[in-house]
Amino acid sequence: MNILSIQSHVAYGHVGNASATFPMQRLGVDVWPIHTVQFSNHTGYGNWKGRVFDGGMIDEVMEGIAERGVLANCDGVISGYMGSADIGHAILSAVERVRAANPKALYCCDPVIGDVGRGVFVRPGIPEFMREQAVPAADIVTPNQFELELLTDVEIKTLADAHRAVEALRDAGPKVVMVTSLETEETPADSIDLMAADAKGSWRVRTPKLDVSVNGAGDAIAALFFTHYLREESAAAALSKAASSIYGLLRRTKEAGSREILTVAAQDEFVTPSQVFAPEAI
Ligand SMILES: Nc1ncnc2c1ncn2[C@@H]1O[C@H](COP(=O)(O)OP(=O)(O)O)[C@@H](O)[C@H]1O
Ligand SMILES: Cc1ncc(COP(=O)(O)O)c(C=O)c1O
Ligand SMILES: [Mg+2]
Repeated sequence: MNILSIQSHVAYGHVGNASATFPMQRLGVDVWPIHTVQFSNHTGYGNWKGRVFDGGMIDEVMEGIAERGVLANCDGVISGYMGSADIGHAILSAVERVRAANPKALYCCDPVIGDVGRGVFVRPGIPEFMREQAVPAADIVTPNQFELELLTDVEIKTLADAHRAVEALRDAGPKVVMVTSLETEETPADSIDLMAADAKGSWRVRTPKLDVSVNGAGDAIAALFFTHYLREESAAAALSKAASSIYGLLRRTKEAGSREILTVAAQDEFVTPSQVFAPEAI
């Protein structure tokens, strides 16, 4: 299986492609990474060096891949942190090129905008671009709760609110939605919920909440969910596998007291999670 992954890249640590590429490779996927930025480290540190690339660079790399005559072998495209709206347009034209070569290819958009603790952390114009262009073009979207609320204008307090927001997003285009870090009134204080929905129904996975705050977990879980969904076409199974792997990864990260997720040291969790959390129909 071949997946084109268009995301940010950091030299030190694990967010964007530096979080998503290796887990997919560990699951046997041949990943074609294109970087939207090259930073020293993730922006959660408050300062970083490096630069944001431009749409033209993405177009050029896509042109070169097309010249290899391999786009028909691309099974899916995943995008994450975009850097600028110009890069966003180049990503959507890459998706169009892949779909033209392989009509069965799916596009998974992780609409990276922000989170509850930090608010919006992307450049102006990106939230609008996600809402108006990227999400409608996607087959699968993987927002956290903050992003789901922003994309749908639905405030999520209860599980019923979450259902409404997910259905609103599915009405906008994507047939499959995974929501991460979902905390509703029904979520116990020591737990964290995830939800996934497709045409067959909706499921929840609940794991313990760990005393860690990390970046890059969202990028890894989107990549794992997409890989498992492409293989099994089951949102329930993909949710359970991806959430179990990320729980194991973060448990090991907490035990090590690391600020960066243990993408390499805890790699077995991507293949055989030490604890499996079953999906529950909701
Ligand atoms: N403190 C935590 N305890 C347990 N699981 C966590 C924790 N933080 C993140 N996760 C897991 O990682 C997933 C993705 O993280 P999240 O923070 O939602 O992504 P993003 O970085 O995109 O906002 C969550 O749905 C959850 O399964
Ligand atoms: C460069 C970059 N890419 C991606 C992300 C997204 O990380 P997360 O998976 O925590 O949403 C961040 C967050 O800080 C980032 O700085
Ligand atoms: Mg995210």
